[in-house]
Amino acid sequence: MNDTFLKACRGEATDYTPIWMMRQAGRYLPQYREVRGSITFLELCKTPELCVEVTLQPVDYLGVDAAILFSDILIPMEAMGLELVFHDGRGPIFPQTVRDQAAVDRLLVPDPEEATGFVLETIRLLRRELKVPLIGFAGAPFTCATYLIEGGSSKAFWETKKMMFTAPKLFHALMDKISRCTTAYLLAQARAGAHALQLFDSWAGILAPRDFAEFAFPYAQRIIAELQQQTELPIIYFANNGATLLEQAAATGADVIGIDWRINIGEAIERIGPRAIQGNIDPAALLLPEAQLRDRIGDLLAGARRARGHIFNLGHGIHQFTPPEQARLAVEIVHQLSRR
Ligand SMILES: Cc1c2[nH]c(c1CCC(=O)O)Cc1[nH]c(c(CCC(=O)O)c1C)Cc1[nH]c(c(CCC(=O)O)c1C)Cc1[nH]c(c(C)c1CCC(=O)O)C2
Repeated sequence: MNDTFLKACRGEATDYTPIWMMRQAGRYLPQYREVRGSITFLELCKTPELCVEVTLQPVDYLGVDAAILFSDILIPMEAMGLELVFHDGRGPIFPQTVRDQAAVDRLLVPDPEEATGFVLETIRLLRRELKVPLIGFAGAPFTCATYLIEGGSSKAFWETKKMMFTAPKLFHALMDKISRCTTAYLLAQARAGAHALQLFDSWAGILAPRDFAEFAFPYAQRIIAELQQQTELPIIYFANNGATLLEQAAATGADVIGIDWRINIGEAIERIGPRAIQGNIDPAALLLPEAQLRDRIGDLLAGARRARGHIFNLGHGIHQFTPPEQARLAVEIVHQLSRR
């Protein structure tokens, strides 16, 4: 087993800098589109054998140092009793939004094995095949809450902020319920065999620092603390667009802090202190010609020299129209340039 990724998460010395890419399984890969061709996204998510196949695709093709479970952050939200639909090209939709106390009360706190057994089965199957560590994941409560309140993706997050500012008790009740589900869900992934766990806070960056502190931070921190009490797995916390929130991200207690590309990694390292860091090349920079890509990766590796553990990654998910061979080239360059 290649444990370079796990060593970096723990801040131990490694022979080279490990790399994986957020959303590394997906539509930019023709082999993914082929599997996905005949079924819907949700059917794919609920068929463990196929989830195993698409989880392994980028590991085999790109040569990355970690696998990430193929699923979606909204799967455990559906398991709370909400209808979830994915329309091609339009993203996820929750037709029944959660905007009042009755809707919050109706949400279930399900047993992960009963409600999301297909996810745990995928992890068990993957454990037998993988030669690199497996990352399990969930959405952070704030990011999940935005989908339930807005009923899907959003630009202004008006309904979410309206609830925060006009019905804070209701908002906290929703966050509390999502958090309880998320802790149970991630613990189940740990028990099924995940080697590390990542919390994706994709929309944290829409909040003012003080609102993040009041409405989002306590829940991420609590989940991380509970996981650390009950498992030994490294926990990664990634707040997208979170340069203004770095100190708070570090205060969640996560073992690894993920950063997006809008901040220099050296500055981020200064601000989070002695803990591992993950990131942070602009996903679009994968389009650069080889010499410039090499240059940029070299700069990033140099900037991360003082990190107590660096896991190379993109600053957000890989874009759907990325040429796969460019992603593969980036992995090769990271391995080459960082080898000691
Ligand atoms: C916000 C969010 C979601 N899902 C996720 C996030 C957090 C990360 C981020 O900020 O990007 C996380 C996620 N979604 C998916 C994974 C799989 C594992 C991996 O990283 O390779 C992971 C880790 C598969 C997916 N999740 C989705 C796809 C595309 C579905 C398809 O095949 O049509 C995949 C491969 C769909 C999805 N799922 C979500 C949206 C908004 C969409 C539609 C937009 C899009 O199509 O990219 C919600």
